[in-house]
Amino acid sequence: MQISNSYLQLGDDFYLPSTPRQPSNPQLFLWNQGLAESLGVADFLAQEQEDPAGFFSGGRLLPNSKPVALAYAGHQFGHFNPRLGDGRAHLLGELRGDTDMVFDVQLKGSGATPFSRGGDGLCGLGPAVREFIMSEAMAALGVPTSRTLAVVTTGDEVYRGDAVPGAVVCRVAASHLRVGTFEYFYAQGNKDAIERLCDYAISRHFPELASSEGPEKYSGFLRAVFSRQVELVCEWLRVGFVHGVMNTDNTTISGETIDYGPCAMISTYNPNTVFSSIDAMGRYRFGHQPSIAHWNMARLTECFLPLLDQDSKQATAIGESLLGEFPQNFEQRYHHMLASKTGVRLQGDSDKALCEDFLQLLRKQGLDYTNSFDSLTRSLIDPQHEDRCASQWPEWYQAWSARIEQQGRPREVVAEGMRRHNPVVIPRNHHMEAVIDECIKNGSPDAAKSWLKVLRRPYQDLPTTPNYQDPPADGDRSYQTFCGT
Ligand SMILES: Nc1ncnc2c1ncn2[C@@H]1O[C@H](COP(=O)(O)OP(=O)(O)OP(=O)(O)O)[C@@H](O)[C@H]1O
Ligand SMILES: [Mg+2]
Repeated sequence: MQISNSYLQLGDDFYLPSTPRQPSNPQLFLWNQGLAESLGVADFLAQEQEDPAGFFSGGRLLPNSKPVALAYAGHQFGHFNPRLGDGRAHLLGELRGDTDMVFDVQLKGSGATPFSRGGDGLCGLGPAVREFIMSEAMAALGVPTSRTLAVVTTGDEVYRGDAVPGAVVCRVAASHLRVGTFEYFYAQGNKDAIERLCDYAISRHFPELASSEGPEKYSGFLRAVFSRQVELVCEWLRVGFVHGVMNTDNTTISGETIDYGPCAMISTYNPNTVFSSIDAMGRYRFGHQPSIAHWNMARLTECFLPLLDQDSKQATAIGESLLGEFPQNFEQRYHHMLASKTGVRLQGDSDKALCEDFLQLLRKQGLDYTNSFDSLTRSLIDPQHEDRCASQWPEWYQAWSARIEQQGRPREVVAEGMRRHNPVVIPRNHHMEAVIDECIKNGSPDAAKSWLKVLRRPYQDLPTTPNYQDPPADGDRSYQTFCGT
């Protein structure tokens, strides 16, 4: 295990040195052994006979770590803030994983930094447990995401209305480059920094662009970032994830999900679903996420206008044309995803319509998204589910069965294919709240660990899976999530 600090070479405009806060009594709460092994952290700890709690709470520094808080700006709910930055996070450095990819290792909740703007720099145990469970569930679902290596309780209290136990999350991500990182320099008119940042992003995420130059490099870069966002949002829609705070400072260049603050899962299918208490206008509602990703990509494109062409009119035309590809690319990828969930091969518009009709039925009947697709998948190989689906959706199910038959693949094969896109279990909101409450009340991670066993196999029926499949009694109508906790 060798920590590197490549980000620091970008120059001191990009970050501010900041030392994590000393916790009074760091205790390991949750630990991701698989991730620790893949990063060489497990071997390091075994060799040194060290406990992870000190290193992953900020109490002690890993060898060669030079902690910094990263500078970034961001559009929050549409309004630009030129200076946000890591107000409660410390980048410890980078580690090379067993697949040779390089990952950032960052602490969150590790104390105030020069970017804290009056905030306390801390994190409560509840949100830390949420970040661990959600990110690990998303990774197991196959959704691009930052990971969580550890949650360490600090032994200190954090004030969030009441006193709550404090914790530090250790996050591992392909990088922490955000759209807001580019916006930070664009707002300062620092074209040179944007060029350097772009080269750095290419070296970490898009090495295939390394040999391109000039405007071609920049349009290639934008296309590559757009494509990752298209993929990411399609994956969110596939599993029913609502990010909740898709500000440009929470939008990564790598295309990974980051910041599990006010996120939630839909139960009843409704594109207008919004859970975040501060999202009064529903800007970040479930079905609006593709448009917001597009809007965020427009903010990124703006930062590149001076680099796309010297003539500003020409540059705007190039930017608009690149952005114009986004909705079409999204539609195409989305229909493909929906068809995979529905088991249909897309051979024409009538296949698209068949898949969309199913969503309309779920909406009209107020049905659970995950369980309905699960039942549809099972109906191909289980007569009980077949009867249930046939009576729930008489006309549609007949049309669908006929189409599946017509497309000529054996039912078992179609069911297997659908299963890869339809989880049997997701991190449902009511279970999340119950598990977090239990962890805090008992001062024990056991409830989280039992749930994680199931969430790490979201496409399989384990003996304890049924404990977590029930939709919320009220369809989550009164469920609310909160930011900045
Ligand atoms: N308790 C806090 N103290 C200081 N700064 C904070 C605190 N909570 C949030 N911030 C800062 O406010 C901004 C927006 O917060 P947001 O909730 O999006 O991020 P976050 O959850 O802290 O971190 P990340 O995006 O890295 O997951 C960020 O600059 C963040 O560092
Ligand atoms: Mg954030």
